[in-house]
Amino acid sequence: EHIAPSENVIKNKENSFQRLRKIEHSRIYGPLWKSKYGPLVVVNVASAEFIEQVLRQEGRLPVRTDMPHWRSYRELRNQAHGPLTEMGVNWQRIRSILNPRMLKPKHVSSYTNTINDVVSDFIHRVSLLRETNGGGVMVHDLTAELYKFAFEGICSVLFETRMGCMNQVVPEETQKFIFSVGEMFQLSPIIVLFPKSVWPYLPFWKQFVAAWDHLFKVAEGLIQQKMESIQQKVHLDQSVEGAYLTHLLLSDQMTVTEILGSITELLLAGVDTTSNTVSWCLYELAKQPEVQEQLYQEVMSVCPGDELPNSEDIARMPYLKAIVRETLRLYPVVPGNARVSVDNEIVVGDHLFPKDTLFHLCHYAVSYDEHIYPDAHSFLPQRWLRGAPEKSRQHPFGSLPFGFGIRACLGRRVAELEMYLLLSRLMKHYEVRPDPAGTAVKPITRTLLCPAKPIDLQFVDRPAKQRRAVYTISVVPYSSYFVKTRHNISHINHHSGAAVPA
Ligand code: HEM
Repeated sequence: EHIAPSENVIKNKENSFQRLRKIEHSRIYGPLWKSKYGPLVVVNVASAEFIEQVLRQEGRLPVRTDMPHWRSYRELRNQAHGPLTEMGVNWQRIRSILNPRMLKPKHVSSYTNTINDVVSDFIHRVSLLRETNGGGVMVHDLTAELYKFAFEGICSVLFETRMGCMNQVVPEETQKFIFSVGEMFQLSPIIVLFPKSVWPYLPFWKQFVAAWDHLFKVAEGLIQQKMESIQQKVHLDQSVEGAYLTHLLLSDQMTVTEILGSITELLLAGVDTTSNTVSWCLYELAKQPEVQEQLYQEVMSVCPGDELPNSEDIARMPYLKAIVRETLRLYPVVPGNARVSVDNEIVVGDHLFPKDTLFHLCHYAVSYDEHIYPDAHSFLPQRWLRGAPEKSRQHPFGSLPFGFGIRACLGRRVAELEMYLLLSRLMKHYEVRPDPAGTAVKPITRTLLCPAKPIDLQFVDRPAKQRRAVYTISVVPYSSYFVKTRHNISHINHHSGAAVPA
């Protein structure tokens, strides 16, 4: 046994399908306990201090887990690993190639127009769905619709190609891709329960392989299409310009097989995450009309009329960012994350863990720690506003929705841009209300944190005349910030909430 015996560290057989029980477990066992999951021995870490300790001791080449099932597929099919599954110096090399155009603000903001086009299609889609299937007001299973938005959004950034996901009839390949991602995520935790030697004999291993085959096939088709269009342009002596994939293909830093490995993983990582987060955000906004009204006021003050927001406008929407941040605290789409101590022993509290210990960082449990987030079960975006008293008390490792350090999320900036552009536009067009006949929707873990049942919401048109410049914000507690509109600068008084045009 790896673990140093201690009173705090209790052996516990645990079913990881019930990861949401981590809160319960941390209450019973304290912030550090050991559990067994199939062949894996896991050290669970459920306090902000201990999570910080683990993450600060990781080496130059952090490893999340060795992901044996995901890696085995690639070995079976001779495919390359992408940033999610690669390890060691090759992981570092891949990240150094992929990072700049995913994380540098100037590159990310260049995707604004592309994403705004996708947002426009989503707005139309909402109105169509309401008319055709929602009695003029309801959108059923919002997450499924947002999934198509997120898939279209990430494809438009990576491939500069529109997939037609928001057309009335979704292309068959796309629909199958969506299905395959779901299947792969659902089968993953079952497969790792078994030792690797028996995988080839498991019926769901075959399904798992078939799901991955399809994911790679779709990505390959898209890459092939782009290569052909580049070749055609070169042939015609036309200049070749483009964003993400074009840049990768032209830069010669990766082979086409490596590009395929990475693009497949980017598609996979970038769809369920963003769509689930936006679903939860709209679900909460529908429950909280005052928060929604404040957000509407902020959006309209920065970006009045029918103007489309751009990344500079978004920079002037602190309340929008606080709302998304609070959504990610209450519903961390990656509820638990892993780390393996490959380089060194790791000290946590008064325990020394040897090399190769597998840590499970219980982010979901810590996000609900009342000491860090008072009234932790309530949706309170103001706790993220600059100047809020709660903010100064917050532990920086209390909520880490995008992870931490050099292995943190590669798509964070793109995901944020997508979410901000979508939410701000939706607010301009619609008031979102709960389904009057609906009941509470709870989160469930299917590798990612998903709604346990469909989220149905009403989308009520904002009268066109209402979409005018607004210079008042009713109450934005604790925030004394400046809202620079395109035409004006308003100082928002944080006591009265009134905005005073400068
Ligand atoms: C709301 C949206 C998203 C959330 C909450 C999220 C969250 C995360 C988290 C928690 C990790 C693990 C970080 C760690 O181990 O420290 C991660 C990794 C990753 N994410 Fe995201 N993600 C989101 C969207 C995206 C998007 C849109 C993309 C693709 C463009 C993406 C690509 C990746 C990749 C490739 C990794 C693996 C990075 C590595 O291991 O080097 N994510 N994400």
